[in-house]
Amino acid sequence: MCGGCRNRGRCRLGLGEITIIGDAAHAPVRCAPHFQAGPNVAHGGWTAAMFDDIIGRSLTQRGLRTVTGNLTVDFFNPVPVGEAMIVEVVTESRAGRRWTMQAMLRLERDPSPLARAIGVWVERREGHFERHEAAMRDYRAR
Ligand SMILES: CCCCCCCCCC(=O)SCCNC(=O)CCNC(=O)[C@H](O)C(C)(C)COP(=O)(O)OP(=O)(O)OC[C@H]1O[C@@H](n2cnc3c(N)ncnc32)[C@H](O)[C@@H]1OP(=O)(O)O
Repeated sequence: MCGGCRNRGRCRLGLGEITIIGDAAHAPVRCAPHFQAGPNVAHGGWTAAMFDDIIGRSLTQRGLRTVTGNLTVDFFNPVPVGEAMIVEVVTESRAGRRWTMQAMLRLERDPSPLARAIGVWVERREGHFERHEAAMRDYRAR
């Protein structure tokens, strides 16, 4: 679970446990009603955040310490609110610290993709978050 939900013990995005199979992964997801945009349709930001979290956590579960470098989402069809869906993640390639990942969102019982994400995750250098904290301390002291 991400840092925002860990203490609550519940993923507010509605994302389930990730299963890793080799360099691929899948997870059950369900868009919560508070992320509705159009009638019974998920906000595009939910879909992007869901992909970001699932792909990032799938890498974490594989023992990799990464951050999202970039993320592009193609929206093929409206994403329903409250419906059981599946995200499937594959590793496209790796070059040095860069991991190119792709993921698909679909309904639980239908193989047609609703949305696709492609992006690059970069393995963090040691002290990544400490450097960020120090930079923010400097900024606030200005
Ligand atoms: C346990 C809980 C787990 C929860 C997971 C939740 C998932 C959520 C994931 C996120 O949302 S992370 C938050 C959003 N992302 C960020 O905050 C990242 C902000 N960016 C950075 O901190 C730095 O730009 C970054 C660490 C990505 C790179 O800085 P570095 O100084 O470490 O690396 P450098 O600039 O030397 O680049 C290393 C390689 O990555 C490549 N790279 C850097 N930035 C990139 C980028 N933005 N897109 C694609 N590639 C990138 C760069 O070209 C280079 O490739 P090569 O090695 O092939 O030359």
